[in-house]
Amino acid sequence: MAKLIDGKAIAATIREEIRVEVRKIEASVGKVPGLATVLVGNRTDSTTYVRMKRKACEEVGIESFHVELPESVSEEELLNCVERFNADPAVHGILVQLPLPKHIDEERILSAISVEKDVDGFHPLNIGRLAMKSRTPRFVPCTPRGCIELLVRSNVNIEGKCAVVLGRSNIVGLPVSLLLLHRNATVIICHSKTQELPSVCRQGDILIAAVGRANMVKRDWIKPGAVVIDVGINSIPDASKKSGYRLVGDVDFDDCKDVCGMITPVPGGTGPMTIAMLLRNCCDSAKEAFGLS
Ligand SMILES: Nc1nc(=O)c2c([nH]1)NC[C@@H]1CN(c3ccc(C(=O)N[C@@H](CCC(=O)O)C(=O)O)cc3)C=[N+]21
Repeated sequence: MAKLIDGKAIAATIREEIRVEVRKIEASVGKVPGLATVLVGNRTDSTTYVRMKRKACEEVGIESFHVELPESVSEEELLNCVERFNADPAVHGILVQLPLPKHIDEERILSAISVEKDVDGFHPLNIGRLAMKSRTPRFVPCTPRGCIELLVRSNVNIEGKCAVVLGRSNIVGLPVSLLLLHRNATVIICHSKTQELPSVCRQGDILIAAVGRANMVKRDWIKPGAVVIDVGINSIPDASKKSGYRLVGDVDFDDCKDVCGMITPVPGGTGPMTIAMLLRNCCDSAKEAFGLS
């Protein structure tokens, strides 16, 4: 059986580090970091995630500001909401929960968030800075940063290793590939048009699965001893559960668990790390605003 990478425990450690830091910030400037969350519509998954983020803020002493807008909200109204938070000195991070309704131009909204408050790291300028390995980086997207943090805190050597990233999304696959590259991995990015997917994935000393397809990765896709980071959060029907569903990753955990060297579980792997990194980014943003960094 592979060693489990306990994302929940690692995230708890990081949250405790941040809690201590927030207290120090408050002691020195008399103010605390603030995070604004914007939820559009009433998707159950988005509602749950935003609730979890706000609760995590509360636990570490970050003040949270929350706005809920109806599914029918216009792009202009949503932009107004972002502008208000851009101008609010008590807000150091702005998170507009994705996905947004079809009639709204996501890139336009993400571009409107002040670069200094873009704690998701989704602003085109922040992505550009990340891509060019800028000497003045701002925010690194939370899930990719969490993946790297899991590897580092599990003493996984990245330099010189072959890292295979399954998926090329703007929020995970692409940025995590860049971060691995910056740490001198040899990076292979796979996607829906990749041929011979199983054998390409099997090249990876590190495999990051971020496609959003339940249990897609099977044991013959994995190099024996590889470190597997499962970013997928897929809910599948399960009649034995009270809720009627359960969460599984992109990796078929039971099929793969004894071929890999290390693996993250779902839930309890990358999900909690995403939230911990959001708090990290928000705290860093506040320190910058308070002149403490
Ligand atoms: N602007 C924006 N920023 C995001 O960071 C963002 C987003 N939009 N849209 C959706 C995705 C998804 N996401 C997750 C965060 C935490 C868990 C998490 O903590 N999951 C728990 C399980 C939670 C449960 O039980 O439902 C776990 O994996 O252990 C999952 C998914 C953030 N996202």
